Amino acid sequence: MKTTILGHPRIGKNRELKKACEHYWSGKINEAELQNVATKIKQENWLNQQQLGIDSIPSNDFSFYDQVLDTCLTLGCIPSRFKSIEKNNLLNLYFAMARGLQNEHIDVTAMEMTKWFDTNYHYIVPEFEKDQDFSFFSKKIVEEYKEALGLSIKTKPVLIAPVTFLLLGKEKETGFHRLDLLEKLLPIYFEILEELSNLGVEYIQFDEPCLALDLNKNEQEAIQYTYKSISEKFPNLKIYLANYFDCYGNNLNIALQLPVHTLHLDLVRCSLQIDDILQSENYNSETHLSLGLVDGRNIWINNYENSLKTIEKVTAKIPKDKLWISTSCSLLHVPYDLNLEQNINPEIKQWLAFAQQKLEEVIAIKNLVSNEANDYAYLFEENKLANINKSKSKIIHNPEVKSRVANLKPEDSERNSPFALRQEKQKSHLNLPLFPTTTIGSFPQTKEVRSWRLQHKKGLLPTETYQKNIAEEIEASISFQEDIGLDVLVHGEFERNDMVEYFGERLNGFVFSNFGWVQSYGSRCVKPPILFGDVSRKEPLTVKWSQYAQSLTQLPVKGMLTGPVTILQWSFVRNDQPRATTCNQIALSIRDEVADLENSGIKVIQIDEPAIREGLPLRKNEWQNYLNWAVNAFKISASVAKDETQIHTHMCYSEFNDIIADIAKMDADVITIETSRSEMELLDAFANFKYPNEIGPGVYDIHSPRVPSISEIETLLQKASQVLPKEHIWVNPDCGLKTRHWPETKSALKNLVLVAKKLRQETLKLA
Ligand SMILES: CN1c2c(nc(N)[nH]c2=O)NC[C@@H]1CNc1ccc(C(=O)N[C@@H](CCC(=O)N[C@@H](CCC(=O)N[C@@H](CCC(=O)O)C(=O)O)C(=O)O)C(=O)O)cc1
Ligand SMILES: N[C@@H](CCS)C(=O)O
Ligand SMILES: [Zn+2]
Repeated sequence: MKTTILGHPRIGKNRELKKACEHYWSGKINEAELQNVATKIKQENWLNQQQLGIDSIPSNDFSFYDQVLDTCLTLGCIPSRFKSIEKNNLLNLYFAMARGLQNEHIDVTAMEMTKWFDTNYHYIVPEFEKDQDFSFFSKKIVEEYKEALGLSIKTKPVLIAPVTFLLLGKEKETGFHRLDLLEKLLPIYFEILEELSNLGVEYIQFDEPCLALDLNKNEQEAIQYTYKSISEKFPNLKIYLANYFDCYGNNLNIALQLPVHTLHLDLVRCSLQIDDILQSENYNSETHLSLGLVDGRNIWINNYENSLKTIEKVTAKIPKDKLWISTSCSLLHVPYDLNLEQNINPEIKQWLAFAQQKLEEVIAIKNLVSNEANDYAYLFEENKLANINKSKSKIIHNPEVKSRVANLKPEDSERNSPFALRQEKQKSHLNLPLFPTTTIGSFPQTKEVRSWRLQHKKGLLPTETYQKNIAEEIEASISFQEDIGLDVLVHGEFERNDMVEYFGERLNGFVFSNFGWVQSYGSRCVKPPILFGDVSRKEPLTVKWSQYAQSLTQLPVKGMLTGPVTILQWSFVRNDQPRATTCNQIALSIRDEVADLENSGIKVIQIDEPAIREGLPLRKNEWQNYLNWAVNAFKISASVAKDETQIHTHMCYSEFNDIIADIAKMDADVITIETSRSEMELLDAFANFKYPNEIGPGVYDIHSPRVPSISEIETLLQKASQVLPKEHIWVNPDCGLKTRHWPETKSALKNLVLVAKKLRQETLKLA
């Protein structure tokens, strides 16, 4: 029995890569210095795994920004707008593709970014043209293999597999399907494999998570064709095929017959598939199985008793030497090391495992199975005790919360009046112009703002000074918004570390790490709250700062809340009750906050739900059940509002086509969405559905430092006006502006307001 993992966190134990990348982008360090940081992280990861005794250690799981973008560079899949940068510097080309580039010589937009399956990780979307060419362009995979070899570690290179790579991308012109490109793409994979084989690579991990989706016949055939072609050309290369995040589902029989060395199973998300496999006549007894028993998506300790039972069941049919013990997916989605945490309640800490502990769990499971002398029995007992403690712990359960959820009634999820009536009342209550302008909530979280919070947290900045500083930021932001002529203002979220963490910190049922960072996109990280128990609100969460901001202006200031589904989705959630129940508990806390905001004079309240789409199960037959409880949880939070109070929601990085009916059921008065990177393509869903309520399609990409021109914004708004009723359109950026700096934010928002004013005038002239 061998051990492996599918990938390691790569941002650095202390987020060294994040800091180095940001310093490189701002010109504070050079490429060699950035490369040094990367080398150190990779080496630490490899050596740590080697020391722990992991048998097959992955390489090419490191990335400066994103593994799909890496694959684009590996395969020479570079959109033509970046070609002029290509020759100068590979790293700068790479970052330009990720972030866009604007200087006196060049102005190119970034590639699109979207959610990686059902995670809070974002990948860069490959762009394909009809006559797309590929080449073995970046040699990163080879270089990393050699780098590890230099440490005497023979790694298992990880590569996103051809079909998943194509399916993750997007056609940039009509007249072809991206899978048509497979014939052109495969020869490049052959070149890569040739070079790796020549270096003595034994195993290669092909990441093929599209196998967790409902694939059609064409897609399945593409998979069959791919592995047949590869195995014919490279009969001696051992392919470790990694599917994760769900079962193989309707792809199982195909997967079982693929000519691969190992099939990896995510036994956390799909524990039952092992039974199907053991009973299947399609299982080829030569195929090795990788048992993904250790959860790569959540931070609870493994249950060794259950894991050993599974292994026992498998070894009754399959010899041990054909088995791997592994993590369910890459450890990219969990923080580095629980040992860094000094402030977590020890009762809770004994239930937790971060990446380092998960590596130890993989080894422990192998030892428990393989060591006949039973030297590791103490690990088993320790683990059993911790799991028993957890199931019985008093700090988890609150009968009052449970009974409030149990007593929810259908009317608790409905506003008083239908939208048309509310819209009338809100019109006179708010008196907004045509094409009203707003922003999504956050303004730049400058170094100063973050350092005040840090100093305050460390006790080095008194609370009064911290609050005075925040109040001044709010004053400046309100006066800036008034000056440029925005219509619905925001306070700016300066007091918040993160839109989920901030709420979790103020609710019962959550606990926090200090160093539990997980990569969200590029250099941006989040520290997901750990939701371990019943959730309730101790006191108002946001009223003070919203009320303060409103006191500074006659214009409406939006109350700004994170919705229940998003808090659930972006936390590490307890696994001892259905997610729907946990979500309703959060929804009731947010509902109380809506009522308090309204009572304090706030007329517009935004309940952000950017994660609603990402929470969709990967398999379609489970969608409706999820959508029913998720939409209902949002409605529980929102529907306490009076008709006059305008409820906004916001979503970003989502495809809406297939869930538009359920988004409409949320019945928010206004929805703001991210649409600019896709050039308003995402708006089609709303237009085709004839979405009944108001919509703010994002008119500029907030993840790129470039300032959108007036004409760019105008073009996008013209596009929106062609498909939506003008009276329903709001003008806003794609998402919050916390990652931006003030100069570009100011220029961009000024342009945005100018365009809205221009469109208003033109519409009036026409009328
Ligand atoms: C909207 N998005 C979000 C997602 N998930 C969330 N949980 N939150 C989101 O906002 N998913 C989808 C998108 C992803 N987008 C983003 C956008 C921006 C960030 C981001 O800016 N992350 C920050 C960390 C934010 C934070 O928690 N800051 C804290 C701590 C600050 C810190 O790092 N302190 C340093 C010391 C700093 C110093 O100056 O010395 C330290 O502790 O070492 C705070 O502000 O208090 C990031 O920097 O990556 C994430 C996702
Ligand atoms: N209100 C949040 C939403 C982000 S999705 C923000 O503006 O940052
Ligand atoms: Zn957003």
